Amino acid sequence: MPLVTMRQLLDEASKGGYGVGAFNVNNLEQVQAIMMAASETNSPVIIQASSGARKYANDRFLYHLMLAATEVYPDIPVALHQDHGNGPATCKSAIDLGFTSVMMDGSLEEDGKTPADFEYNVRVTREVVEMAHEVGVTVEGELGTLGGIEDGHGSGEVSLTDPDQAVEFVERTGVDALAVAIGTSHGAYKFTKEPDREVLAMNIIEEINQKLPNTHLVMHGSSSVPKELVDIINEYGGEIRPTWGVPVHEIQEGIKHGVRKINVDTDLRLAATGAIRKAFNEDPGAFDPRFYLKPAREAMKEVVKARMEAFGQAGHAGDYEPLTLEEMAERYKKEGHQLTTG
Ligand SMILES: O=C(CO)COP(=O)(O)O
Ligand SMILES: O=C[C@H](O)COP(=O)(O)O
Ligand SMILES: [Zn+2]
Ligand SMILES: [Zn+2]
Repeated sequence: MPLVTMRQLLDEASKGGYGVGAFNVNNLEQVQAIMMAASETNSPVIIQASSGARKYANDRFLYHLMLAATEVYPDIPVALHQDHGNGPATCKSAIDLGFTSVMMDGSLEEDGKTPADFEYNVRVTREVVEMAHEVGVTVEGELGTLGGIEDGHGSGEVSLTDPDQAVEFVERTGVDALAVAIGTSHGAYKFTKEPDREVLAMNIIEEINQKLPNTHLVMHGSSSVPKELVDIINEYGGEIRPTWGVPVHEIQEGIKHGVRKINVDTDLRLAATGAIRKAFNEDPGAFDPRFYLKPAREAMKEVVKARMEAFGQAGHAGDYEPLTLEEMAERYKKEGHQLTTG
């Protein structure tokens, strides 16, 4: 099966009432781990590459790894997504390369750090929607900035997504999916204790979903940072401070309210690091990379499988035939940017 568009994958998730994990990759073992997990659970899946990943691996390597994934696992629908595109040029280069979905993150300026104003965000996101939908590619936008209420992450300014502004943003840009800021942040250090409703604003998701029932919502910074994985790292010489991530049951609550894409990167990093530390601890004389990359791949696969089961995507790989990019482009042309969600 060729790469599918994220729009179709998320429309199907919406019909089925489940969420789809979007896992970040930088190398072969991560792509393999995710595909093995998808195959073992019969799950459709989103694989995403950040600009940093594209630079690290050279994006042609990543793209061809993804094509290999579709050849080796012909029954698994896979969308290839640009994570946190920092400007229209980055999104365009991803589209030209063959990505079937892009995120234009106009919540931040092109430096990827400075919070941007609303009009800038609308302008760059709209530009990407025009160019992407023309060729059938899906677009995710972001409104509000990631970062904790607890720690004033990033610039120190906390800006959770305003539901009314989200309606205006979606109407003016035509995005397929919207990343919302509800108090999560990237990385391992999200919360200093189990998050309650004071720091994880799940109510915003419910409100946005009521106002925008046809827009797929995206949760970034959604690693759960399981204590078992942190403990393995620390047991074998690592130094990860006590920390909490986003509990899986909160994500499941989000899925009941329109969350269709759940971004997970850190949990795979933790799993791989723990497995590698453990392997070296058990045989300090080993030096064949396969000796430590194989358990790392296995540990990542287990985390991904657990998320696929929990998000509900497991079992849904065979539900539909993929639409081509041309067919999707045709739909946007006929129906306008805002497609109805089946
Ligand atoms: O949001 C993410 C990628 O865009 C990943 O979030 P985590 O750091 O919580 O895994
Ligand atoms: O956006 C955050 C993802 O975890 C990707 O991280 P990265 O930019 O270090 O590749
Ligand atoms: Zn962002
Ligand atoms: Zn993110």
